[in-house]
Amino acid sequence: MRLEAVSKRYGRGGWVLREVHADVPPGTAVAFRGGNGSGKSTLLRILAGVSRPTGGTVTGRPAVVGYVPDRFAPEGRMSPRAYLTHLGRVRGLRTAEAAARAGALLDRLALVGGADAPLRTLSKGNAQKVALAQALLVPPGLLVLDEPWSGLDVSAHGVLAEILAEVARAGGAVAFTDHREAVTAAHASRAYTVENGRVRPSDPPVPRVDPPVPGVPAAEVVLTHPDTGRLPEPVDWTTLPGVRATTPEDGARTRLRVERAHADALLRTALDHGWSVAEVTREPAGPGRTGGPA
Ligand SMILES: Nc1ncnc2c1ncn2[C@@H]1O[C@H](COP(=O)(O)OP(=O)(O)OP(=O)(O)O)[C@@H](O)[C@H]1O
Repeated sequence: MRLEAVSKRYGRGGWVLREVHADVPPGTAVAFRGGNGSGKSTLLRILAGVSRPTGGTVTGRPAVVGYVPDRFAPEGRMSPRAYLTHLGRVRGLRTAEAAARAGALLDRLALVGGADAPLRTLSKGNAQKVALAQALLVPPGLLVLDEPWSGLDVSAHGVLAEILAEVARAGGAVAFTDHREAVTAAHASRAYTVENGRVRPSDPPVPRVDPPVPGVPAAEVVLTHPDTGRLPEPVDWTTLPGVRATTPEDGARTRLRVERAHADALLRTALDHGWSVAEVTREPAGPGRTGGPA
């Protein structure tokens, strides 16, 4: 999917998006990051086809689009299960198929205690799970998610990451917003920065390398996604104590250099967030691998 010179203003207001060029190719997860009010939600609504651009062209939108809006506050007495079954029928599924799909998605997202309660009584996190489920009732060729992690509990974070990867693996395009660098780096293979209505490609994640500290022993740690196929949660390694260098090798593998005194804590954090430890190598105290003599 491609946006060319897309601009948007609401009524006679100022321009919210100006001359936006962006590609969201099949099989790819693309992140749009930017501050509050920068125009991210407007851009996603145009991608999803729920809002029309004032100028420019949008081409290549797949037939089936799943859209998770930034706010989803369902009303009414219908239960999530009945609501999703109904939406599944609207999208062309037979009743039994729609009910099975709705149940499977609600189980996977662990809508604890909420599947048969009235929609209007749902907590923010459970409403977000229903928003996700409705976008996935029919496998989408394009999945558009506006701040999808907001309100979700930690176990749902992992499930959401799995879902993004599955849609992309099946050849679907994924576009999402988030303002956290660690999240976009972990889940997107392409990223754009949205600022004052302008959109530019973001640089790939930059490896952080601090100079070695003479006399402080370090360890090199390689973390990977586990063999179970379950995706780990994103962690901003640079904020952990003692981490001196991070080098994302690809989406599934990260190399870190950490002071040895902080290595156990780093490994614990990695394991707690679902990462697998592939290698730990002790480095000699002193200059480390990249430096000269202290
Ligand atoms: N329906 C609308 N009518 C008028 N102005 C709007 C409308 N929707 C958004 N805007 C304006 O467009 C600008 C960009 O809003 P948008 O919601 O796209 O930003 P955002 O980057 O998603 O922000 P946030 O991170 O806070 O959700 C804001 O100034 C907002 O007030």
